[in-house]
Formats: sequence, C-alpha cells, structure tokens
Amino acid sequence: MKRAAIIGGTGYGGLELIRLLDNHPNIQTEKVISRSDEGLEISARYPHLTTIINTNFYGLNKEALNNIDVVFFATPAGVAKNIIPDIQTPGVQYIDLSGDLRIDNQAEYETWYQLSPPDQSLQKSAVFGLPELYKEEIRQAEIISNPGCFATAAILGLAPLISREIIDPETIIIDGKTGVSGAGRKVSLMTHFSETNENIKAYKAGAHQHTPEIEQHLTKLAGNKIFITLQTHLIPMTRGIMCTIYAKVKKEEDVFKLFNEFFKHQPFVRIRPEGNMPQTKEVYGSNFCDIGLHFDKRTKQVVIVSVIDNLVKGASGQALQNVNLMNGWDETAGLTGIPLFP
Ligand SMILES: NC(=O)C1=CN([C@@H]2O[C@H](COP(=O)(O)OP(=O)(O)OC[C@H]3O[C@@H](n4cnc5c(N)ncnc54)[C@H](OP(=O)(O)O)[C@@H]3O)[C@@H](O)[C@H]2O)C=CC1
Ligand SMILES: CC(=O)N[C@@H](CCC(=O)OP(=O)(O)O)C(=O)O
Repeated sequence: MKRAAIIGGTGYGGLELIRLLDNHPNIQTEKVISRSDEGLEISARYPHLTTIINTNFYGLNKEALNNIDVVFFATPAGVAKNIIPDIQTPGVQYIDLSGDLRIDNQAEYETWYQLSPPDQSLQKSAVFGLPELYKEEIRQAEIISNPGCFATAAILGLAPLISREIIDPETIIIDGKTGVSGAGRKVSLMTHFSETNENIKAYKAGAHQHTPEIEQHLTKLAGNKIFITLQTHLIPMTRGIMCTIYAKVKKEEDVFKLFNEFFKHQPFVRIRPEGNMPQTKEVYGSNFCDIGLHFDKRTKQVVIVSVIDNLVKGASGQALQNVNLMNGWDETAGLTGIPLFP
C-alpha cells in the first residue's frame, strides 16, 4: 500500500480525495493536513467520516510528510509552488490541484494569477495531468500539475477538432457554467446562498485564469497560437460543470466518428449519439467527461457540450487517475463508481 498525505484536507478537493482514496486498492490516506484544524479529530470536523476516518488532522510541517509516498496539494494557488522546493524528496510523487504549475510562461502566470511565478525549473519538471492528451508523460512524471476544472471540460471538448483542423480557432467561444463547490469551502459573497439561489451570474469576464491554460494546450495541438473566448457563470447547484462550446467548421467531417476515434482508448470520456446532449447529473460523483455534439449544416457551426463533476474529473478524481498512471496501476482504479443519478 502506498501512503498518501493530503495538504488542504479541510477543503472540498481534500475531502473528495479522502472519499476516493477510501475505495482504492493500492493507496491509502495516511495523513490529512490542515493549518486551521491541526490536532482536531477529522470526524469531529466532518461527521460524515465517522467510523471511516479515525485519525486527527496533522499540522503543516516537514515531519508530517515523513514516510509518505504521494503528496496531494489541495490548496489555493500560491502554496504548492513555495512548498515543493523545500520538501521534495526523490521517489515521492507530488500532485498539485492548484494552478501554480500549469502555465509555461511566467509573465502569463503573473498576469492571470496575480502572484509571483513559480521557479521555472520546478514548473518545467511538472507534467500537465490531462491523461487523455499526455498519458505517456504522466507515466514518467514525479510532479503533476492537475488541470483546472473548466480547462478539463473545454480542452476535451475541443481537442479532436483542433488536432484535425476541423474548426476555425478564431471562432471558438466557450460558455462555462459551474456549481458553487467550484469556489471551494471558504466563505465568500460570491457563493452566499441568498445571492446564488434562484440566480445566475457571469463572472471573471476576460479574466478567468483557465483561459491561458486552455490556450496553451490547444496551441500545442494545433501547432500555432490559439486564443479563445471563455465566459464562466455561477449557477445554483452544488457540483457540476458544463462547457457549451461554439465554433465555425472549416472542413466538414463526421464529428461523431472523429470524437469516437479520438477517445476510443480513454475510459473516462463518453461520446453521446447524435441529438443527445449530456447533463451534469449524468456524471455527478464520477470521473466521467460526457460529450455531446451538434453540427448545423446551414450555419456551419458546431456545438459541443462537455460535462464533468468539478470535484472529480475536474480535480480529485483526475488527480487519482494521474497517480494510477504514475504507478503503473489500472488507470481506473478507485474511480469506477457509477454516477449518482438522479
Ligand atoms: N473546488 C473545485 O471544484 C476545484 C478546485 N481546484 C483547485 O484545488 C485547490 C483546492 O480547492 P478547494 O478544495 O475547492 O478549496 P478550499 O477552499 O475548499 O480548500 C483549500 C484548503 O487549503 C488550505 N489552505 C488554504 N490556504 C493555505 C495555505 N496558505 N497553506 C496551506 N494550506 C492552505 C485550507 O486548509 P486549512 O486552512 O485547514 O489549512 C483549505 O482547506 C485550489 O487550488 C482550487 O483552485 C481545482 C479544480 C476544481
Ligand atoms: C465557482 C468558482 O469560483 N470556480 C472556480 C474554479 C476554478 C478552481 O477551482 O480552481 P483552479 O483555478 O485551481 O482550477 C473559478 O471559476 O475560478
């Protein structure tokens, strides 16, 4: 059994890791780390874990990471980039759920995250953990930069079309919608019940930090610089992300065949038949990304709907999928649960 430590274990990403690791045959949660709840019994903070997790939160210090094989950072941007250089030990695997190591260009990181950039050699040593595009690199990695939630749904929805030059990249519009757990557990006006319930709000117009991440990977697929338009919306539900993506087709092809072919060896991507668009509930609690497509012959517009659970494929499930690959385990280990429907 490999032993995992979760830094930021009081947050939603950390809690989701605890839930998923509990069902894993090869790795277990050894230490859950929190600055605010050090010493407290985990089930006292989270009664849903009563009789399941019988340990206390550890503080954030080097000793807490002794005899640990895999360290997950379920912490805000700005944390992992500063801690990893201090603690990095050969043979230990590090998975960062934040955006710290996702952006290749330091100036871009500074602009979009409003933080000083990570050390360049650290950033370059991290592999972007999107298994559907980078499986072989992930198998060799020691540090994983786990993708953002909107970025996961958007890149998977666009990758087949971009790599085959089916669409005009200048026409890409990504309309993203997320449930409130995407903002984490910290309290804020953004997710205040009375301002979220029966409401929908567009946020981070022209300023969403997943924009450069999506552009970076579409650019790699295309071989030339791609800019996209991304507008995110907060909607009154707990989990789930839907990216509805629009683009102009420049080369007509059977998009269903193309998507099925592109993802045929990817266990967590499911392509819907013609006319069948996925709903967030159909992936709730699971590591699936479900994709539906419509091509309008009159307008030459393709519409792609890509849904994930932000906490699973959008964060902790994808992190575990990466750990499975890094250790040569079955890619789906611990991730085979059926979505919770309804
Ligand atoms: N929620 C989501 O759907 C997704 C989240 N992510 C990313 O995953 C990461 C975790 O997100 P999420 O769990 O939602 O966030 P939360 O706000 O729910 O939790 C973050 C946790 O990090 C800890 N923390 C905060 N500041 C620091 C610090 N300076 N040093 C060490 N620990 C700190 C806190 O624990 P404590 O104070 O107890 O130490 C807290 O429990 C973030 O980077 C987020 O952007 C990525 C994709 C999707
Ligand atoms: C509702 C809400 O605020 N969602 C967050 C989701 C991003 C996230 O969780 O973090 P990363 O940037 O590390 O991927 C947002 O849109 O910024």
